[in-house]
Amino acid sequence: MDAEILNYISLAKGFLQRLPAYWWGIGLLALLWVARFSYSSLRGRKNLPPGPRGLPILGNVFQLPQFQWLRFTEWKEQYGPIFSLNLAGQPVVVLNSHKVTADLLDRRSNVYSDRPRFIMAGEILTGGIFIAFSGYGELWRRMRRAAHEGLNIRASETYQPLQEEESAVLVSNLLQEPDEWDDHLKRSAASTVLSAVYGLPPIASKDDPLVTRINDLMHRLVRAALPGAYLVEIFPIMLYLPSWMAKWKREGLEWHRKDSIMFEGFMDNVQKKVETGVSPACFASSLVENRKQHNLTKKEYSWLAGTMFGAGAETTAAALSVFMLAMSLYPDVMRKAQAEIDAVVGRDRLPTFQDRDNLPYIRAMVKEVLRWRPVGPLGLPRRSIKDDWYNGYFIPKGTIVIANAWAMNRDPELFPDYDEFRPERFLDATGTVDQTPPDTHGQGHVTYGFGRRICVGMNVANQALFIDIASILWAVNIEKAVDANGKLIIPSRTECVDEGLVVRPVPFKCKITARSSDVPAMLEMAKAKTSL
Ligand code: HEM
Repeated sequence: MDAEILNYISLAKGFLQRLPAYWWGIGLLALLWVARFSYSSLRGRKNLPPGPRGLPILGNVFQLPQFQWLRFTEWKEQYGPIFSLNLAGQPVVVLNSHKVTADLLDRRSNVYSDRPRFIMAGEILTGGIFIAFSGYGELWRRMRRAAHEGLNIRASETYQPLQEEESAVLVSNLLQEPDEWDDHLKRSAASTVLSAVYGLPPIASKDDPLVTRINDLMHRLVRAALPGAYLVEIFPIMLYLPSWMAKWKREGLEWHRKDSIMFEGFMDNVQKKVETGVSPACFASSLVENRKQHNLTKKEYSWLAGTMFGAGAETTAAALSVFMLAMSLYPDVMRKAQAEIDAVVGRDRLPTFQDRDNLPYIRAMVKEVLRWRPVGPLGLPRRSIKDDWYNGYFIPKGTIVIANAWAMNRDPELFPDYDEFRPERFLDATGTVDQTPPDTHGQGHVTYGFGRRICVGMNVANQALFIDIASILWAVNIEKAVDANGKLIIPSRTECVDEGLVVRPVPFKCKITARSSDVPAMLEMAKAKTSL
C-alpha cells in the first residue's frame, strides 16, 4: 500500500474513533448500503473518465478538503478537463473546460439538467417546490417559464428605476458609515431584490425581520444539503417513517408549514394590491396576473417568488464585496474606470442606465468581478438522467455532474494572466466593443452556470452590479486602510469564507472617501428623492 492510501486510512480511523458507540451499528449498515452502489458503479468504472485513486468502497470521500474547487483544479492538471470521483459508490464527474462543459450541459441539456436528490432540503423542508433544487420535470418547467417571464432581459429593465434609487442610497450610506461597508452592501442587495420581487419599499437594515427570516430558511437548506447532515439521504427508505417516529421529519415538515404560511402571506399582500390597482410592477405581481397561464398553484408561485429573493440577495452582495476587494488591490483600474465615468457622466449627476452603452469599461468590470472571484466556484450540481458516452468515456445515469467554474474562469489559454483583475480583457483593441470567449453565453465567465438551468436572475444581477459599481466609483475612492501605526493594511487576495450559499472574500478594512466636497450633498439630494 502506498503512503497516500495509508494516510487516508489513518484519517478514516481518526474519524471513526470519534464516533459514539451506537453510531457504529448505523455506520455498518451504511457501509453495506453504499457497498451495494459501489459494486454496481465499479462495474462500469473502466470506461469512466480518469480520476484519483481512492479507498475501497469509500472511494474519494476523504480526499475532499473544505475548498473543493482548489483540489479539483489541481486534479484538472493531472487528469484533464473531465475527471471522475467515487463518493462511496456515487459516481461524480467534474467538468473543467468550457468546451467539455458546454458540450454536456449546454448541448446535451436534455440529459444533464436534473439536480441531485436532496431529500431533506429539496423535499421535506421545501415540499419539492424550490426551483433551484427541483428535479428536471414538469413542475420545474412551469416554474422556470414563469420565472423567465418576470426576469428576462426586457422584464428586468422595469426594475432599473428602483435599482438606480437603491444605488444612490447605498453610496450615501457607504460615505456615512465607511467602516460598515459590507453590511451596507448586504442591505442594499437584499433591498433591491426584495423590491424587484415583491415591489416593497427599500428596507433600512440588513437585519430587517423579513430578510432575516428568508435568509434563515436559505441557511437551513444549505445546512440540510451538506453530505451526511441527515441519515435519510443515505437510507431514503427512512422517508416513509411516520412523523411521530422521526423527529427530523416532524421538525422539517413543521418548518415547511411555517415557511409556506410566510410566503403565501407575502403573496396575499401583493394580490390585494394588484386587485386594488396599487401594486408596483414586480415579479410577484406578474405571477399573480398570469397565474392561470403559468398553471401554478398559489403555494407553488408563492414559493417561487420567495426563493427568488433567497437566491438573489446574498449572491449579489458577495459579488459586490469582490468588487471592493479588487478596487483596494488595483488602484489603476479604479482610476481608469473613474476617468471613463467622468468623461461620460460628468460631475453634476449620478450615473444612470442611460449611460450603460457609453460605459464599456464598467460593463467589462462587471464581467471581471464575476470571473476573477466567482461567488459560487462550483455552481449548483447536476445529475444525469440517462447513460451517456462522451469522447470515449462512459457517464452512467445518476452521475452527479459538477461544473468547475473556478477552473474555467482561470483557463490560462483564454485568460493568460488569470489571477489579475483586468477588465480590458473583455474589450477589443479600441476599448469600446465587448468581447467574450466562446461558450460563456456572452458573459465572459461561467459564474451564472450553463444550459437550461443557467441562473434565471442573471439580468437583474448584472444590472444591479453595473449601477452599483458605476455609482460607487462616481462618488468615492476606495483605498487600502492604514493601521494604528500608519502602515497600509493589505487585504488578502486569496483567503475566502465559504458561507454555503456563497463564497466571499474574508472581511477586510478599506478606506472610503468622497471624490469631491460636493458629493455628500448631491447624494443626500438623490437619496431624498427615494422612499428611504
Ligand atoms: C451575482 C449574482 C448571482 C450569481 C453569481 C448566481 C449564480 C447562479 C448559479 C451558478 C446558478 C445555478 C446554475 C446552473 O445550474 O447551471 C443559479 C441558479 C439560480 N439563480 Fe442565480 N445567481 C445570481 C443572482 C441571482 C438573482 C438576482 C436571482 C433572482 C432574482 C437568482 C435566481 C436564481 C434561481 C431561481 C436559480 C435556479 C434556476 C434553476 O435551477 O432552474 N440568481 N444562480
